[in-house]
Amino acid sequence: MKPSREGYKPSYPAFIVVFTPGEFSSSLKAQKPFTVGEVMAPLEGLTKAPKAYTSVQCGPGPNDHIELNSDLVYINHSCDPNVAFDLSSPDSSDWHIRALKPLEKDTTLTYFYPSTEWDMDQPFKCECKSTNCLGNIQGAKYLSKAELDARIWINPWIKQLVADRDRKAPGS
Ligand SMILES: C[S@@+](CC[C@H](N)C(=O)[O-])C[C@H]1O[C@@H](n2cnc3c(N)ncnc32)[C@H](O)[C@@H]1O
Repeated sequence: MKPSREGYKPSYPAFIVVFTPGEFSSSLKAQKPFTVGEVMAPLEGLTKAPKAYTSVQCGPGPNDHIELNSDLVYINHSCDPNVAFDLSSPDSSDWHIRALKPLEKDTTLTYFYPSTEWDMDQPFKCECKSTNCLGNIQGAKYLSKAELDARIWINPWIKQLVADRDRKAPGS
């Protein structure tokens, strides 16, 4: 579920949704600056949910998906992201988003979807326009270890799933 434009009330004072015509064209902007490594927001109000284009994977299993139930669902993917979704702690109250770069006010927030997602419900042709854009984004399952290692932050279950895949089918 996504917060809608009608009666919109920001979930976090530090962020604002930019509603844009088109089903998947909206985005989330910072309302204040952040420093590198700063925790920008805790992930609160999460619910377990089936995999969907709005869900975030939180572990290696088929049922390890949560809905954010907040404006954070509007953070788009970039192959050169400025935000990390860190769900690495065994204690879910420590899960958070963190700045990967210095962020000015009004910066559009992005994260690298394969840093959480193994095999995505809704693949798409990436429009991030970064120099290291990977093209089709379908999840980490479809990327090489080198492509994942080139990113600043990847959650531990994705690293483990890649290691398991490459051990079973070396060189493929
Ligand atoms: C959770 S939504 C993110 C918010 C979305 N932009 C919206 O307005 O609902 C994920 C979807 O946004 C779109 N999206 C996110 N990042 C994108 C990107 N870099 N290039 C193209 N589409 C993107 C895709 O349709 C994707 O399935």
